[in-house]
This record gives sequence, C-alpha cells and structure tokens, in this order.
Amino acid sequence: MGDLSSGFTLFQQQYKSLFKKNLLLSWRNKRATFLQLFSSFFFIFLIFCIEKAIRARFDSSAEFKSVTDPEALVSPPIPPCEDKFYMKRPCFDFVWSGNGSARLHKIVDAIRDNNLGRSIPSSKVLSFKTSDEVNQWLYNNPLRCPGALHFTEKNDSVISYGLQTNSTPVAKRGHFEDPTLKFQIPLQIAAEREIARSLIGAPSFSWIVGLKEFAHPATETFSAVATLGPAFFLAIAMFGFVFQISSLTTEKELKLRQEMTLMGLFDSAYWLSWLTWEGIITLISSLFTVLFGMMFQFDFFLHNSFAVVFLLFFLFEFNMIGFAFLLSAFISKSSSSTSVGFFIFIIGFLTQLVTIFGFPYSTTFSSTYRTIWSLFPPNLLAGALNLLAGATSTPSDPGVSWKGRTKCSPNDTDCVITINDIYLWLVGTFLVWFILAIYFDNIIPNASGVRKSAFYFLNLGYWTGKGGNKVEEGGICSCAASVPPIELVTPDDEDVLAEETSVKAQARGEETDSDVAVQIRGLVKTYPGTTKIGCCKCKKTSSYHALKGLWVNFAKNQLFCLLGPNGAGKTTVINCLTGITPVTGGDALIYGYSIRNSVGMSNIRKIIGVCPQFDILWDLLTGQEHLYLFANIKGLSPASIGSVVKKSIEEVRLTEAGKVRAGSYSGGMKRRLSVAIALIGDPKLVILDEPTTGMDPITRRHVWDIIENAKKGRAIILTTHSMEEADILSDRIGIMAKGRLRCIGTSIRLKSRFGTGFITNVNFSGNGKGDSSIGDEVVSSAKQEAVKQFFKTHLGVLPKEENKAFLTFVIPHDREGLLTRFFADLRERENKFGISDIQLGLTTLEEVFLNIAKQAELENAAAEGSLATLTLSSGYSIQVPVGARFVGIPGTESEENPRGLMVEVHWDQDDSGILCISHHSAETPIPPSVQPMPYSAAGHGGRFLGRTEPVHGVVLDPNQVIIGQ
Ligand SMILES: Nc1ncnc2c1ncn2[C@@H]1O[C@H](COP(=O)(O)OP(=O)(O)OP(=O)(O)O)[C@@H](O)[C@H]1O
Repeated sequence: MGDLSSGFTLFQQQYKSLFKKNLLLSWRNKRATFLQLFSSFFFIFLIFCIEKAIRARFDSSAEFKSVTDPEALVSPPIPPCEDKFYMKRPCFDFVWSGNGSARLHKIVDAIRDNNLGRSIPSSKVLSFKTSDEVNQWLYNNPLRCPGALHFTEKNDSVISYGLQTNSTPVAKRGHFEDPTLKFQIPLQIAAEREIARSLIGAPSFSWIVGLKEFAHPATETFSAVATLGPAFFLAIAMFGFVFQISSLTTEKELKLRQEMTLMGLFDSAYWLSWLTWEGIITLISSLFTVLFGMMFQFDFFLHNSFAVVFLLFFLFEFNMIGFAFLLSAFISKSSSSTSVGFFIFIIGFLTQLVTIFGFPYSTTFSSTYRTIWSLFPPNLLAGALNLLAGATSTPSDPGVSWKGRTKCSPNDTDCVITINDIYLWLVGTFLVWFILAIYFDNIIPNASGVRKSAFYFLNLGYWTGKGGNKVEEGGICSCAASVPPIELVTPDDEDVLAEETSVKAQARGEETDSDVAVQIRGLVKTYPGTTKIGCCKCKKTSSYHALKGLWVNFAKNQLFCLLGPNGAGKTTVINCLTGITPVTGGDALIYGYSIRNSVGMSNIRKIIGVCPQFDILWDLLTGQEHLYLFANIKGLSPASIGSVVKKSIEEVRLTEAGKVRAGSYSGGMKRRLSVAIALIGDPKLVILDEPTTGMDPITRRHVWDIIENAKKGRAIILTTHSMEEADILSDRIGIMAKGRLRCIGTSIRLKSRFGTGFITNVNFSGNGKGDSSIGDEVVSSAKQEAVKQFFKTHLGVLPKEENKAFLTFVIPHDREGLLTRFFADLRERENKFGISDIQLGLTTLEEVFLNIAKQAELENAAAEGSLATLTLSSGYSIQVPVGARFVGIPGTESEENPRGLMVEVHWDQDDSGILCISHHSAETPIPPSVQPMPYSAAGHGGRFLGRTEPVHGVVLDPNQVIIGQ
C-alpha cells in the first residue's frame, strides 16, 4: 500500500476528493443545482413583464415617448369639462364674470356658439357679475369647472380679460393631462377671437394658431432594473445562499464533518473545496443572469460593459456564499437554513429599499453611514444597480465601460462611490466573512461541546503540527461549567486493580511497556447539568459522571472488547479517545500522542480508523465513492486507491451494492460500509463501536472474519452487545458499568472468576426436551424432591430454576473438586430418580456480563438506598431494598414460627438495566441461626400524620440462609 501522504500533498489530495464529492452531491441534487443556476431566468422574466406593464401605462403621454416629428395642434376647441380628470359631475365647461354688460354677454354667447366642432350649451356655462363672486363659487364648488374668464369692458374700443385655471397637472393610470395645452390655451384663443370680432365688428374675422411641442427623445423616468432589480437579484442569490448553509449544516448535523475530521481531514481542504465548488456554480449562475438580461433586451445589460455587469453579479453572489459560510458556524440544524435565508432576504429587501431612496450613497450623508451600510452585501448590490441603471437611463446613454468603472458618471453630480469601489467592498467583506467563518467554526462548541480556545491560532503547533504529547489546557477543552468532583474509589476487583496499578506506574515512568497502543490514564468524563428555562419555571438537570476514572492499557496486535450495559460509558470512552467529546479529567495516550492536545489529536487522527455507533454516510454517494473519499482523506497513494477500494469493498461483500447510493442500503449494508471505512488506510488503531448491529448471522460471521484478519499489526477496540462476538473475537475483555471498569481479562478468566460456576440441567424421564406440558410423563414430585436433596446434601446447592420437567443447578467453582465423584453417583441413580438426561457446562460470558451488571446495579441501589415494593401472595406489600435476596416479613412471628416467615426474592433487570422484582418464593420459616443484615431497615409501618407508612422487610444474610436450610 505504501506510505500515506502528508503535508501539502495530503492537503491537495483531500481537496481534490472533497471537490469531487461536492460536484457529485450537486449533480445528484439536480433540482437544487438547477434552481441555483437558472432561477435568474425566471426573475429577469418577471422584471421584463413589470417593465412592459409600466411602459404600457405611460404610453399615451408624449413626455415618455420619443418625439421626432411633433404634430401641430391647430386652434384647439374648448373641451367638454368631463374630459378633465377628477372633475365632479355635473360640471361646467367654463364660468365667467362681467355679466352686467350686454356686449360681454354677446361675446360669451359667441364663444359658446363658435366653438370648433361643438357649440357649448348655455347650461354648461355659468355667469357672475364680479370676479370675487366667481372665486367664491369656485371655492364652494371645487372640481366643478376647469377654468374661468373675467371680462371688463373698459370703453367702446377696449375690453380686457383675465384667465383663471386650475393648473395642477394630473396623471391617472399613466395618462398625463397638461392643463395648459389641454384647456387654458383653447379658452384663451376663443376669448381673444370673439373679443377681436366684437371690437372690429367683423363676425367672421379669424386667424389660425398652431401649437407644437419640441422634438425630444423619450425620458426614462423609471428603470425596472434599478428599482426592482435589487430585490429580484437578491432573490436569485438567496438560492445559493440557502443551499450553502443547508449543505454545511447537514454535514455538521449528520456528523459527516466530524467523521471526516477524525479520519484526518484538514479544515483548510474542507473549506477550500466548498469555496471553489461554490465559486464555479456562482460563476455560471452570474453568467446566465447577464445573458438572460441581454436576451430580454434591457438597456441595463446591453449598454453597460458585459465585464462590469458580470463581475458585479459574480462578486455579489460569491460574497453571499461567504456570508452563508459565516452564518453556518452559528447554525446547528439544517432545517433552520430556510428560515435564516428568509430572514436575511426580508432584511435585505428592506435595507435595499432604503438604499434605493438614496441613503447613504450621496454627499448628504457621512462616510460612517456608508461604511456601516456597506457591510451588508444586499446594500452594495442596490447601490451598484442604481449606478449602472443611472448610466443607462436614456437609450443614448453609453453606460459604464470597463475603463469607466473607476469613474463617476458625468451626469451624476451626487456621486460618492464608483462601481470599482463596490467591487472592492464586495471582495473585502467576502474575505472578512470567510476568515470569521473559519474562526467561529473553531471556537464555537460543537454538538459534543468540543471547541478550540479563542486564541488557538497563536499556538505555533497549530500551524506546524509539532508537539502533541502532553496535556495542553485550552487545546481540546471541556466547555462545562464547574461540576461536582467524583469520589475516587479503589477497584474491588483484583485484576482491575492490578491493571490500574500497572498503568499508573507506567504513567509515572517507573515501568515501560512498548507493546501499549493506547494508555488510558484516569479518564473522567462528566456531562454537566443543564438548565432549561420554561414559561414559568426553571428545569435543572444535575451533572452526570459518565466515566469515573478509567485506567487501562490496550495492547498492540490485540483486540480489546469493551462490554457493558447500556449507559455504561463505552461510547463515551470512544468519543473521548477520538476527540469527539472533551474529557473532564485524566488523559489518554494513543501511540504516545495525548488526546488532550490539539496537535496530538491531529496526529492521532492520522493513525486511527473509526466505525461509529450510528452510520455516518451521505445518502447521495455510493459505497465505492465513500471509500474513495476516505482513502483520499487518509492520504493513500493515488495509484493504490483503486485496488484498495476494490479489495475493501469485496471484503465487506458490497461489490455489486458498491455502485448504488448508500441512501438505499439496508441497515446491515450500512454497517458493513462503515466497517470498511474504519479499516481503510491501514490505521494503527481501529475503533469499532457496535459494528455488527443489525447484521444477519451469516454476514455477522463474515464481518467477524474481517475483524479477525484486521487484528494483525494493529490494535482494535471493539464494543458490542453480542457476547458471542466478544467471546470469539476478543483477546482481552473489559466489562464496564456505571462509568467504571468492573473486570478485565481474557474470556476464560472472566468466566472462571465471575461466572457462577458450572450449570447443570437435569431432565426427567419422558421430558428430554424439558417440555413440561406433557402431564402424563412427568415424574412424581417425590423423585424430584429426592434429586434436590441429593444436590443439597453433596454440593450444598438449591435449584436455580425448576419445573415439573427439569431442574437447573448452578454449582459454584469451589465445589469443582467434588464434581467427578458426584456425577458418577448421580449416574448410578439415574433410574431411581427417573432422570433421562444430565447436561453440564461452564457458565457463559453472558452470565458473567449479567452478574457484573447486576452487581453494579446493586451497588448503585445500595448507595442510593433505593427501595422496591414486594407484593406477597396474601396481597400484603412490604418495602425491600433493591437487590435483597432473602427478606423476613415483619409481623409473621408466631408460636410455631418464633422467628417469623421469609421469602426469596428474584430480581431481573428491565430494558434500561434497572433491577426489578421478577417473582418470589413461597413463604418459609426463617431458620433459627439466621440474623438480619446490619443495614436492614425493618419496620412495622403504621399511621403517621394521617398517612399510612410503608412496612419495611428485614434483609437476611443469604449465606446464613443457604447454610441454615
Ligand atoms: N451528551 C450527553 N449529555 C449528558 N449525558 C450523556 C451525554 N452522552 C452520554 N451521556 C450519558 O452518559 C452515560 C454513558 O453513555 P454512553 O453512550 O457512553 O453509554 P454506552 O455504554 O455506549 O451505552 P450503549 O450501549 O447504549 O451505547 C449514559 O448514562 C448517557 O445518558
């Protein structure tokens, strides 16, 4: 296989494989990638539609049209008052003052009659005497008349007149009305014409007036790109933003990142691989944005330089990706990414609105406002779009050229920032986001509470990778608040004590053992209590000691099996060794590197392979791709990876399934893939946390073969709940319970020390299979009693289990010497006792396990003084200490039984390991010699303050009871 690569070569190798992983994930997540790349089409199409709608509204107004050959308006007539917008009905075409004069009456009649195309009915005209009366009427009747004429007849040859109109221009639904052209001038022409005719006495005297506007280009007063663009282009960038946060947090949440890190991944390779991949996606997406903009013929895209617009979109979208990196450091659940995206979009939309209104990119505002405002990327986009739209506001504007990006547009007198400045802001803030993202990613505690110290980057070892064999405070530290210390106890078990003594001596340097792969030195792990603040109360959980000082060596070339009931602390040991969980106290050295040193930990990661308790896999990657990825992270030589992956996948029998996505694997297939990942790269220490869970018996045996073969040349730590697995695979076994090592040694040693001894099954005639349901063939109880008596007399044992068909006895080890003779005698009496079959065997590892677990529970119950309720056959209930075997019943003393009655209580462990009463024997007299145990809390109960106090049973010494019987 050759040496593993390291340093920059390893970085490159990891980078390439992660980049490929990102590419594959995007390729397989087609819908998301499509949205990221092509959403711009949809949004630009929307801008196009909005612009079309707005242009259609303004269409009727010459102001917004380009006029090259203006048409003359010749002597326009007075329009009906209803033509004027917002005129209340009924209305008058005009009102006039001066009706005291008959001559003026005639002039007004002529105005009405001679109106071009339409004579005005007298009902549409109101007359007054003075202009004050007109004003008063106008005041009292607003919007009833568009204009007024005020005549004064000075003498026979002089008539003066005045004109009064409401000159406010009105626009409605894009239609614009100019009161001068539309109303004032026609009224003026009519009044002057009829005054002239009256004065010169020629009723057909006439002249022609033509009115013409300037030829002018259309004025672009509304740019959809500048006004709506910021929000729409922000929406385009939000797709990439949300997907990025979601990708990063998913890898964090599913512990994929953690898995890669503990296989030796460089953080730099991880970040850079995402950055380059997202850079490419962003590049393509912004290219499409500009091309779609050009396709829809926006002046904004056609007149500004392609490079200027493209660079703006690229830098903005890329900046948003950096922003997503930063936010992802604070988010632990991928489901939150959409909410975060939505929140940022709303904030961005609002701040962009403020930017469009002119804040703060104008000379009116101080540069401090601009600096603060520019820290939020959507504002920079809004500012830039405003500049570029301003540079293309009329079709004749040339837009911003590549060279012109550093200059303000000549029309823009208020310019305080150029496009180039905005580029620099986008690049600068991107770098800030990126550096902060990496920093916060390191110092914010992960789900297991691991973090680096706030000044980790000042540690030289962080950069050089040197050091790492001693405890470094603040390296990988526990972020727990102060927790109560645990009491240090000397182990009861002699083997555990010997192991502890030997490890302590080695730790002090008094002894050396070159065969040690892992040395655990007094490892302590305490999970701190938490405080949850509810609506009206605080819920506090107390701290929990998961590991209470573990001293143990794991040897090279050996498989050490860690057993223990649920919650014993096995996974916690593994998590501490792999750096997933910060340790509270003690240390461990793995091939000489301390797990409490961040540099040590990164060296450890190069030499370990881990199969975690729960499968940590990408649903979208195939089995083969997983192995390629991890082989590269480990730094296997690229030339060998192909053959290593092929061999590895064949080994776990996933050759066909190797090409299928892991999301569709069964539980067993996923476990096998996890085992293959743990073994890839020839690690010196392999940690397998329940590797065969969920496997069928055939596959399990196959995986055992793989593990057996993998033992050569490396240390393996295995945790399992299968005793068979432990028995077959392990060189040494340690059984943990309640955070402590309870026993250690080979399987045989544990069985002989902790097994109850030998198990004998005695079957009676006709019931060779132990089936008690066939009543006719059951031996008489007299014969069974005789057998029981025979065992009791010769070996001093009572049946552990019994029914009508068989008896099961457990014979302690100390009676081993008597067995040969005893079984010979029993065989001789087979016919007499009606025995059909006798089986003898050593106790199983399972029994050892159950004994240890039960013992630990008993210790715990005794320490806590836990009680259980025993309900007797009579219905009477008494309280007994958890684990007590023989219990005297208070109040049963009589003449016949002066010491009272007792029962034997049988205890079982429930699913969570808690001891509970399974059943109890019939009540029997307490033998005379038996004494209550010193700690026995007995009482007769009674009533206290109106409450019935429970009755406590009397705990009897089991040794005395057995002998007394
Ligand atoms: N993050 C945590 N916070 C608080 N307590 C925890 C945490 N993780 C584990 N524990 C507790 O520590 C104890 C040991 O847990 P651990 O997972 O090591 O047990 P285990 O021996 O691996 O059990 P299993 O066989 O079920 O996997 C348990 O009581 C568990 O509740």
